[in-house]
Amino acid sequence: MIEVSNIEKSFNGTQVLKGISCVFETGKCNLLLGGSGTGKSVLLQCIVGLMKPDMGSITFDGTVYTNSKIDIRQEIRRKIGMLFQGSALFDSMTVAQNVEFPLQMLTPEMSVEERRERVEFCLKRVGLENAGKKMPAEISGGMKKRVGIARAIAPQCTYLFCDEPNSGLDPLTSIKIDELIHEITHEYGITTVIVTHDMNSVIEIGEHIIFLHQGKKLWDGTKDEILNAEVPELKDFIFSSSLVRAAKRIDEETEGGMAAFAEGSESGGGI
Ligand SMILES: Nc1ncnc2c1ncn2[C@@H]1O[C@H](COP(=O)(O)OP(=O)(O)OP(=O)(O)O)[C@@H](O)[C@H]1O
Repeated sequence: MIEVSNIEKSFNGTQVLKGISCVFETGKCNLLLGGSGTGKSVLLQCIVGLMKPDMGSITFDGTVYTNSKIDIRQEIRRKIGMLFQGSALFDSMTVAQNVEFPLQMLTPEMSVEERRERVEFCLKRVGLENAGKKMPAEISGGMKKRVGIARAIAPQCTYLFCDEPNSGLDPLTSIKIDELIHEITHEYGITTVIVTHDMNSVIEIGEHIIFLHQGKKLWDGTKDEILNAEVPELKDFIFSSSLVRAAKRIDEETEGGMAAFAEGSESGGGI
């Protein structure tokens, strides 16, 4: 479990995180949801240590991360896997070399053979067992996300952070990536945090949702609870989605659209 307590962050006198406290639950897909500029990415960067908060504390499974000694921070950092927006693969490396990279950095004690086996395992897990020799330029956006996921889990992470994993993907590919992240979260019992403004992801994998608005946490709950949330800013956000508006219209006409929303949707096809 990751506990965030009273995090504040300002840039040039403008406060973008205004005392955020929340919990990211273990073995679940935790969604950081909100509109553009609400502070989701800044909060994510504070949590993973890429940015220093001005105030507040962050605890990973009981160990305080903020302002801890460097060796404690490094130990936690080794357990963090990160899927960056746009995948952030190294263009000059093959797919397999990209996945191997964090192993070389974080687990130098592994032998070449162990690293090769781990890379093969991770690529197979994300459905890319035959793509190891390809270059990033030769694969699709959805495949790049899969490589990014394989790279994030390669060092056996305990915490997985995904910054807008669906950005730039078509709806079907987005669903497949959401499903993969959900499966991996449950399979390995890791704590996953996903930054998103995508209501489709809420429908698919929103086990625990934290809604941010103008640098504050206004609500948290499950996808089943979100439709009944009595928070005007959250309602505005949800019903700005054309998908949810359509489900609401069907619901009013047939008494069933919103139930389908809460249950999630069936998906198919490949990437
Ligand atoms: N390094 C920085 N320096 C100055 N301002 C920043 C910096 N990083 C973020 N901000 C500002 O902080 C605010 C929140 O940005 P953030 O990227 O966290 O929003 P977001 O909720 O992730 O939005 P989006 O969904 O559009 O990515 C914005 O006003 C942004 O301009």
